[in-house]
Amino acid sequence: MATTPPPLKDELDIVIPTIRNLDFLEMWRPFFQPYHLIIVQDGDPSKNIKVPDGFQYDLYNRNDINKLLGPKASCISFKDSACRCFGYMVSKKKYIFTIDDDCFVAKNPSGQDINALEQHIKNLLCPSAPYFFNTLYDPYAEGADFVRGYPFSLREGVPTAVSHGLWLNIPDYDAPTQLVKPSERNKRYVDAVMTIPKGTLFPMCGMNLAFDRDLIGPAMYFGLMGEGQPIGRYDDMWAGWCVKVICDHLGLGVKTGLPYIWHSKASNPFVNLKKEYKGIFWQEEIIPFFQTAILPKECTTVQACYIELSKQVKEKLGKIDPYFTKLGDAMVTWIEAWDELNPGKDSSKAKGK
Ligand SMILES: O=c1ccn([C@@H]2O[C@H](COP(=O)(O)OP(=O)(O)O[C@H]3O[C@@H](CO)[C@H](O)[C@H]3O)[C@@H](O)[C@H]2O)c(=O)[nH]1
Ligand SMILES: [Mn+2]
Repeated sequence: MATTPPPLKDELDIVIPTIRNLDFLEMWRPFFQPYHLIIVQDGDPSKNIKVPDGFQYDLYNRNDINKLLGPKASCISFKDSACRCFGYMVSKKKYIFTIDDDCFVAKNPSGQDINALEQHIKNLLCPSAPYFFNTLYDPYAEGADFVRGYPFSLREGVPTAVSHGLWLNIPDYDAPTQLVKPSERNKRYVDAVMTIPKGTLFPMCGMNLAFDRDLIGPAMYFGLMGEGQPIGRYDDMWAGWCVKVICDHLGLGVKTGLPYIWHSKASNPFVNLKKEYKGIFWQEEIIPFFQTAILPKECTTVQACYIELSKQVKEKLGKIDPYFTKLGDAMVTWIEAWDELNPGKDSSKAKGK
């Protein structure tokens, strides 16, 4: 009897940033094996990363990144999980799922293994509803719908660009919170997927994240972090703020909630504090910048939006610290590199409302 192929089998890449052997894939094998992996090896390129047999993958280390991008490789972080965005750029697929190598299969309240990839695909393949909040959460989910009073003119929704998953066990807390609550574990399984309303930013975590590369890929730059940079662990946050402003402008949706993964390793809060320190006070100025950022209507593609945003970053955040001028330039380099590796693919002609 013919079995149905896994959804988006040939249209999705799984991107994993790593400094370790990838034994964690054994637990994901039933869900991940049919898909192509892009492994971005960070740190020492001479280290040999072991990938369990049976997976089809491409592995890129720092030498490969330098060879492929030449001087433009300067925009890809080194010694930080931010390097994962190279995998988004080099992929040829429509969809991306990215996961950390200390994230495992979680169980739902009925004790079943959660196929996180399947849920992300469901989230991405059905519309978002950013213009009016549906109090019964995802109206497109099985057994749910739009509630009374929800305007019918808005029920078609908009294309979904991002699916942001969550984590059981070790939550993605910042260092101060980790220090104050070292043994706090997330035991709460909330069975919900929500569209993040238009005009609202959110802290995007890169541990368990999927997105439509054609709709929003060029905005998924994880910034300049790690070695030689004054800040770390704001890679996914930076990308999330840029992505949400651009999704709002282009009429695209961002969802958060299911699926959950099991995050197993708490990174060192003291090391994290050092990495996050400047970000903790800079973000009090960065967030108002993104909350008030306006993109001209002429910006109809992600690339055009992103270049415009990079100009505003340099102009308005450059006065906080020269880092933001460097970051603004790196945002341009990223788009140049993206367009070089993905010629003739202007993202997001798709228009929402
Ligand atoms: O220099 C490095 C360090 C790590 N990696 C790989 O990146 C991920 C995450 O690493 P880890 O799980 O050790 O760190 P966390 O603090 O839990 O990471 C989460 O916090 C945020 C950091 O910005 C982000 O949301 C998560 O990544 C693993 O796959 C490591 O192998 C690396 O590539 N380079
Ligand atoms: Mn981790």
